[in-house]
Amino acid sequence: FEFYGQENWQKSYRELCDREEFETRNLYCLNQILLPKFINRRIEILSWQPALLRYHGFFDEQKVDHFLKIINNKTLVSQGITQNGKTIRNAKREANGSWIYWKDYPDLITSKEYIEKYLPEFNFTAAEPISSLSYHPGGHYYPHHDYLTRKSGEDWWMDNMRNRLATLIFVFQNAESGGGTVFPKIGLTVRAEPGDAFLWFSMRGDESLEDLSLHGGCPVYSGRKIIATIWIRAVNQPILSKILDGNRTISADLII
Ligand SMILES: O=C(O)CCC(=O)C(=O)O
Ligand SMILES: [Fe+2]
Repeated sequence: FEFYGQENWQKSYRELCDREEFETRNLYCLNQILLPKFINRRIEILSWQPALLRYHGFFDEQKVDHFLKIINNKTLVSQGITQNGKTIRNAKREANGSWIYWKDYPDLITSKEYIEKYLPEFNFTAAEPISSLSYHPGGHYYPHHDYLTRKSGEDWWMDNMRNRLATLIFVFQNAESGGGTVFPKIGLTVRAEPGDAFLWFSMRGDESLEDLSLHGGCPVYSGRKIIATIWIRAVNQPILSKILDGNRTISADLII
């Protein structure tokens, strides 16, 4: 299988993507009922430290179909790099995507409220809009950190909401072959089912970069992968104030 940008992918990363034994760890699973709404959380802890959690059946079929309908009706644009106002093809990222703004989709309000109730550990007023992504065969996203290097004064988000604390990904459709999310420094690939979500942290307790959060979208070989990402910013997050020894990798016990 050949794809544009494949020369960037080292063999060890491709192996993590392609070999089934790296897919899951089943470290620890728990089932929680969150009151008062009786939300049933089926959590699989894929990595304890740094925390990497998969939520089985986060969205039901109806909500997944709703998101798929919205994404399929949107004009998705190539996620290249913009230079001098022109988007050029990026050998490290071959995907199409679009922002979904909650205000444009009043019907999504129940899903928005559901996310907030499902993950009460986070303050979602500090979350970016939804970023929807679609990968066709040959699509991929070379491993990177979601933590940004922009300086304050350069953008509104950095100045007001600080850097990205955590990434929450919803899976709406799986590729037939390929297309997991690889974490080379943790040594595993997440291949969650439609309706599942997974989450990890891009920063340590002192808001510095969590280097172990390196991750990428594995190349899609056949079929189409459709996911959505929500980046949660650091401002007013109760989790960060719970961490006493700041310069530490965030561990899963803070969010279960
Ligand atoms: O496609 C993936 O699995 C990962 C997407 C990603 O890393 C991102 O949206 O930042
Ligand atoms: Fe990412």
